[in-house]
Amino acid sequence: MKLGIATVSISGNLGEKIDAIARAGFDGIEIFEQDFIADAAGPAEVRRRVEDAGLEIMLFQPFRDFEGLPKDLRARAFDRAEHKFDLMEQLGCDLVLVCSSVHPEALGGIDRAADDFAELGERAAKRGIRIGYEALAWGRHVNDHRDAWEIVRRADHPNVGLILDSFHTLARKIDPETIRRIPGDRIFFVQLADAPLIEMDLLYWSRHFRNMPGEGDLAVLDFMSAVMATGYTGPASLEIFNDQFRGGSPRTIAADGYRSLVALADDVKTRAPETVQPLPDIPPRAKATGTAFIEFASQQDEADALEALLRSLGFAEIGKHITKKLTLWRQGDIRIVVNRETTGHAGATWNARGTSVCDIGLAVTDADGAVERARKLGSEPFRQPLGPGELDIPAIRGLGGSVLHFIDEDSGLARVWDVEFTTNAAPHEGALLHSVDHIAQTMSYDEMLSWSLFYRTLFQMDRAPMVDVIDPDGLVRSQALADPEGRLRVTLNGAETHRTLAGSFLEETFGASVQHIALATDDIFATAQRLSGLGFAPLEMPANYYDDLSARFALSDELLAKLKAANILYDEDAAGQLFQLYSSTFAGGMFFEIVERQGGYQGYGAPNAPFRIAAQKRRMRHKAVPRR
Ligand SMILES: O=C(O)c1ccc(O)c(O)c1
Ligand SMILES: [Mg+2]
Repeated sequence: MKLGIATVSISGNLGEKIDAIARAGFDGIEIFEQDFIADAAGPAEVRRRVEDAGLEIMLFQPFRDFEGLPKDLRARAFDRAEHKFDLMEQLGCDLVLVCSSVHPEALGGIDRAADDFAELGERAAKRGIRIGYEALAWGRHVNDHRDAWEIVRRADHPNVGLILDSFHTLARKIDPETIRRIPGDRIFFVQLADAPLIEMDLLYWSRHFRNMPGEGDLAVLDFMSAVMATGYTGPASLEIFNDQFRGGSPRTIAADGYRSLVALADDVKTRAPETVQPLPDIPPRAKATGTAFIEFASQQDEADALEALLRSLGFAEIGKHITKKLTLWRQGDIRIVVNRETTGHAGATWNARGTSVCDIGLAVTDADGAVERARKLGSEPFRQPLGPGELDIPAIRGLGGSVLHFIDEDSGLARVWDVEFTTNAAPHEGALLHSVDHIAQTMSYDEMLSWSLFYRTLFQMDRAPMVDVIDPDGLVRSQALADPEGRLRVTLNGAETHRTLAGSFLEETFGASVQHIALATDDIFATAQRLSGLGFAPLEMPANYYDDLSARFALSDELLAKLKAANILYDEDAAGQLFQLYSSTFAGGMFFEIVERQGGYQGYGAPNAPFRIAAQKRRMRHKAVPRR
């Protein structure tokens, strides 16, 4: 299946759009008329540019307010069409999208519209052009693909076909299964867009809030599965009107679009393997079984301070790398690597961002499959020259300069610790922390969709509803992603201003992404006791917080006193309880969290976040970060 995207979906001028679209891997574009008119290059020049980029012009759009017009207006509409046919010839494009009329003088009537299209088809045929008719959700008389199809059917001309757009069908809650009764060869083109479910005017929703399939809440997979069941063999093309994307980076948006389309095509294939059209052959979504390691890039005093903090959290340095300046810290199943190399990826990360997480290792069931899938979705494989004795662990570049390694049992890569590290000491119980509960990434609000698409197209992960976190200096939006068994959990925090704790972290670290790491214990009170013996200084929570807890929850006085004494935060949901304990911030606003989940609690303590953030900000203002 050929993959396309409308130029309207990407920011920049036409040249920048074409460049970004080609780089992302698409086969072709829909030229949005405005993008062409605004450009200085004439049609022949644009055609050459598109061809030089290795793309084709799949569609010219939109041609508006054509059908159902009374006499004079009707004649003028045909003249306008001929004018566009001339242009299309020069562009080398043979398919035009006619969207259903919103003209105040347009008359209804299926047969009237069908007659108009039969005549337009006749004129188009003389020029080797095909006409595709699309029902806009807000069309004056035609706003349902079933009516558009009836018009196309009655026009009964080989050069007149239907164009389907997932937004118009799904936004009006029209059952996409109705598409299955349309013959595939009468569908000339398919446009895809998702959107978040928000109650608003259809036109406004469509022009400002569309997003990539998988980023929103519409049943785009049901829609596309129905399309493919018709035997449709044309392209799948994104048409995304989105305010944020218009202002975003052309390359990022194009890459997100490509990722989303490939993942959608793969999902269609998984659901209906008998589909006629060849769909991409890619490994299934990776199954993550946990976090294998977290690697920090750091140097000198900052690295010493980080290691002191790790020690105060109960970690032991259990090994050193055989050739590189890496120390391995361990507690339970948690492995943290401190990388003091001045070259390579860690060195570059340190130079750009200071102490920060430069690499995350994920345990997966099939490491090579995970890399292959990521590559097919447009990610770059990551490689560094291997030193003597080092294993080639499959890795990819994530977003924003991050690196993800994949480790699996089958390929023996889980042995990397024995092979590449000398052992100094046996792991010990430390503070009873046993695994990584979740990784919290901070980003600007505009980047949240990219990250959630990245994770959800690569791994089996579901989204929790977006929550608003109130920072004293602004709002941070938080979106949690987790695999069905809760073995890989990531929270994405989108900052809108640099004055929030999340925003100032981005500013201080020049866009690092991991801001905090949550470590799990099965007995937070025992952990707190051990931590206090290790000199760990927990974030202090105010008495107001505990007063309020006693009002919100039916807690015994004894439990409340224990929580307060240890600065432990508490939350409940229908399934269970959550206990949290925080470190103070270090290195530009990073921190550790300790959590105990009881009885299947699924959240992340969002109700506590405003109080935790306020406490962290108080501490940052009044105390220097303790370094030992
Ligand atoms: O918003 C519009 O006008 C518009 C134009 C062309 C399309 O294909 C579409 O889906 C919407
Ligand atoms: Mg459309």
